[in-house]
Amino acid sequence: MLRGFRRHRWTHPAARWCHPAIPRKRIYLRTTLPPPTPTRTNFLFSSNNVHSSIMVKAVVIGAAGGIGQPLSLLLKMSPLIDDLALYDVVNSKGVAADLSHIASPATVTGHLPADDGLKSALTGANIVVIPAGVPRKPGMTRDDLFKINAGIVRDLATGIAQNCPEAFILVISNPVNSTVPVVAEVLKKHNVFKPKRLFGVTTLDVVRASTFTAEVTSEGADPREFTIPVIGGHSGVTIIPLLSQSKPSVNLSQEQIEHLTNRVQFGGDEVVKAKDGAGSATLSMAFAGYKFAEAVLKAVKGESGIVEPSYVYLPGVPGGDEIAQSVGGVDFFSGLVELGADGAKKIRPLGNLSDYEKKLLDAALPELKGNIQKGVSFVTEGSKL
Ligand SMILES: NC(=O)c1ccc[n+]([C@@H]2O[C@H](COP(=O)([O-])OP(=O)(O)OC[C@H]3O[C@@H](n4cnc5c(N)ncnc54)[C@H](O)[C@@H]3O)[C@@H](O)[C@H]2O)c1
Ligand SMILES: O=C(O)C[C@H](O)C(=O)O
Repeated sequence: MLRGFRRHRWTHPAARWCHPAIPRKRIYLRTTLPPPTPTRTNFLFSSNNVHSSIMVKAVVIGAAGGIGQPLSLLLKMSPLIDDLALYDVVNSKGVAADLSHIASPATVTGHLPADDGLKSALTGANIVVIPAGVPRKPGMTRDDLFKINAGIVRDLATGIAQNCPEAFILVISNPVNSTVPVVAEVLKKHNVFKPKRLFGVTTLDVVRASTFTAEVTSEGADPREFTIPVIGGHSGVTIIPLLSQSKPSVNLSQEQIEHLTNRVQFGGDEVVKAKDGAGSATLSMAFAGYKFAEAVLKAVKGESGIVEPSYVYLPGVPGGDEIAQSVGGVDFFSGLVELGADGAKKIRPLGNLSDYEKKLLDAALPELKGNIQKGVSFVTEGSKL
């Protein structure tokens, strides 16, 4: 039975981060039904309804692409999102029309470059997820994508700086090790850089680590039961799974550890090869991208204790200086990030690494430093490509 109506209100202090320009026309029905009980804490679409009065506008840029479409579907189904704006240089209106028929509360709008579509999509955004740009083909490294994707990401970051500088920004476009520094430098240029709100999405590595570990440990194990930190960056040897810190702990031979590490580091290549020229991981990435966006939004809405690995700007996140010191002074690094109402609340120390993991870290740092420098100079010295 319906007992009343409520509109979302601007009463809770945590609602300040929401942009008042979002149209708020819809009326929400309050029913006597209790919220569904999630079966696991990391189950997608679960919400403990803490601070659920906060309105959220989410934007997907590159929404018509291989990742963009399934990611937009997951966001449309999420109880954490009220407005979903889809931007792409092609077909975003079609994807929006299609998704808008789904019986879930979020409104969906499609935006193209014509008619200032980037501005209309971004205005009032609280969270912007960016899977725009070209994917790899067999034989390519992620770094080979820099030539095209750095310029795309730079222009999109400019749009964000101008239209929604307070938004949480989740960068999926590769090479993540360099595109995140590109975004940071653009935001710095516009004096709107908020390091706690900028994330390189490395969740697919985390998802792979638990999936592959479950496969080798015991038959029928549920991958969701494994939490394995993956640190460093998001390409080949810069991806460092910390199997020694697996929860629950796993008893692996050195041969198994090396096999698993290699599979997590080069899991992307597995998919690129299997797709044989038709792109890279899209569906697993949409899952991972949603998982991370959901974690950010749950933390913003008041849920505590949420920790996810993510690639962040160390000097701007509490705990980052300590990590930077222990990893030779890099500015960007993926570590275990505690999420809060303002984004990255803290980055946790790396903890005890095994001798093998220390070697992985040593091998990762030169490449990571080069990738970061490439992204920074692309903006500070101008594109010389
Ligand atoms: N971070 C990760 O773990 C991860 C995982 C998988 C893929 N990726 C990366 O994500 C990116 C997208 O992959 P995909 O498979 O979805 O590619 P895709 O080609 O299927 O989709 C990309 C979309 O971006 C759009 N686009 C291009 N330029 C744009 C612009 N200026 N503004 C808005 N949209 C624009 C395209 O029109 C296309 O719809 C690639 O760079 C890929 O390497 C990252
Ligand atoms: O491998 C790629 O190019 C895409 C992505 O980064 C992945 O890890 O699957």
